[in-house]
Amino acid sequence: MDWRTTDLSDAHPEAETLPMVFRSFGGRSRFQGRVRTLKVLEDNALVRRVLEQEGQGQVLVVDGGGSLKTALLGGNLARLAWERGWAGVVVHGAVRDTAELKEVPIGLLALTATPRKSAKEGKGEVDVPLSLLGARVLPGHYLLADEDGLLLLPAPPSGGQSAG
Ligand SMILES: O=C([O-])CC(=O)C(=O)O
Repeated sequence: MDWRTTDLSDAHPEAETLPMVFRSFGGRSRFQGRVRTLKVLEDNALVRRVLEQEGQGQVLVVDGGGSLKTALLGGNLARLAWERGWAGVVVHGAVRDTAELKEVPIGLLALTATPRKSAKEGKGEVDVPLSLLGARVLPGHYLLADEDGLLLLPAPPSGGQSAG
């Protein structure tokens, strides 16, 4: 994997970028994939519903409203994401089971960890445009994440797609 978000940002100054306000909880700190989105608040039934779907080459971006009150993902959902082939999950909110998350070899970014679980009512919106940290995050766009932040492009950068 020889790309860097810094180099890609220099090459694509028009790209949307998100600063690295996230902590990396997963086994991979560098990952990339086609974006799917979710907008939820302290309810993670939809997180499970989407992660149950085939995720090969995809990254789920969850706008949890920045709430740190409940965890939107834990060890079970992280393992489910890995089993379904997801490249990563970005949570603008909290996660839990951090000791388990680091054993899961995908990208798992979140603001922080908290022990409390989320509601399971299924409220929220799937595959809607998100506005996160000043960036537009659109379903179908392509996300690349590394230690410096996240970068979004309408399509995979040339040479970047095969790099896992
Ligand atoms: O099920 C949940 O609410 C989140 C969780 O703890 C897990 O994924 O293991």
